[in-house]
Amino acid sequence: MLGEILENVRERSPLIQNITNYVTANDCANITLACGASPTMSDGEEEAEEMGRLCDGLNINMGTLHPRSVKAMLLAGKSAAGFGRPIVLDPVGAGASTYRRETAEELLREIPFTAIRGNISEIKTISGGRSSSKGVDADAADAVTEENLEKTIALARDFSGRTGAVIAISGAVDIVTDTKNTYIIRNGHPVMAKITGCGCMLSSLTAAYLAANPDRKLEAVAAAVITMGLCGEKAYEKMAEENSGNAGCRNHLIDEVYKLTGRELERGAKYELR
Ligand SMILES: Nc1ncnc2c1ncn2[C@@H]1O[C@H](COP(=O)(O)OP(=O)(O)O)[C@@H](O)[C@H]1O
Ligand SMILES: Cc1ncsc1CCOP(=O)(O)O
Ligand SMILES: [Mg+2]
Repeated sequence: MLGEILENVRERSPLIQNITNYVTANDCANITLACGASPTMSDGEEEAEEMGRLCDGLNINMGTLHPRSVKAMLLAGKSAAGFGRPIVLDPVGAGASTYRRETAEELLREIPFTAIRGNISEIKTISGGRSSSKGVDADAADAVTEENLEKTIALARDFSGRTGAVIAISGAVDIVTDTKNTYIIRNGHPVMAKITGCGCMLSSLTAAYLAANPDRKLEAVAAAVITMGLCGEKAYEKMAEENSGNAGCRNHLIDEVYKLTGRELERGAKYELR
């Protein structure tokens, strides 16, 4: 039951270490607290190994990459893997520069990720070596449509087979898959593409849900994606009621995660499981 996944996060309150970007770090910390987990946000290489051991789950986000943070990612990732912690990769803007693409390749070689969550352009780039994007956003030409849905699922499944990770492709339609089963999720609202950090926050949630549900990896990632989409829908309703803009919506989004119950998650989930 997907609701149980969220309830386990609240009950177990896992510690989630985020090596992330300076744009959305605060939102990632707040959404981690909102779902019931505990965040740390530190990117110093001096403490990366210890943090990898201390945490219950690790989230590696490439949003504002530099050589020092990459060192910390590698140290923390290897340490967390050694202690069996789930590790999430958010390959932000992987197709935007050679440095990002090569770093993603290095991280994938060195760290056994439990889940990889990105927008369609990012996942296409790191799964096929192709390089395109609109910076940190998905390229509109890559959008997942009803016409290319099957092909996109096949790409994600193949990538899951090669990495051993659950693959989550986010967007208007979200795909969450391992090599056997696939969730096609239709929660969410277009306004979410106007709030920087929706993807980053989703990756932090994903690490928290995995850490509290280590034996239910696919369901944990799907529940995190549904949480984000459903809370985005609820936040949009609040934003429309008060006639606010994207900043107000961002605050409502975090509040809605804080208030969400397992039962509401199940009632509001819009997905097909194959
Ligand atoms: N057009 C859309 N319709 C519904 N939900 C969306 C849309 N665009 C993004 N989302 C949601 O926003 C969140 C972040 O996804 P996305 O924008 O793809 O990530 P990123 O910010 O990393 O590019 C996900 O929960 C996704 O479902
Ligand atoms: C705008 C920006 N630039 C570097 S990281 C970042 C945030 C990206 O966040 P998200 O991928 O969640 O929209
Ligand atoms: Mg992103």
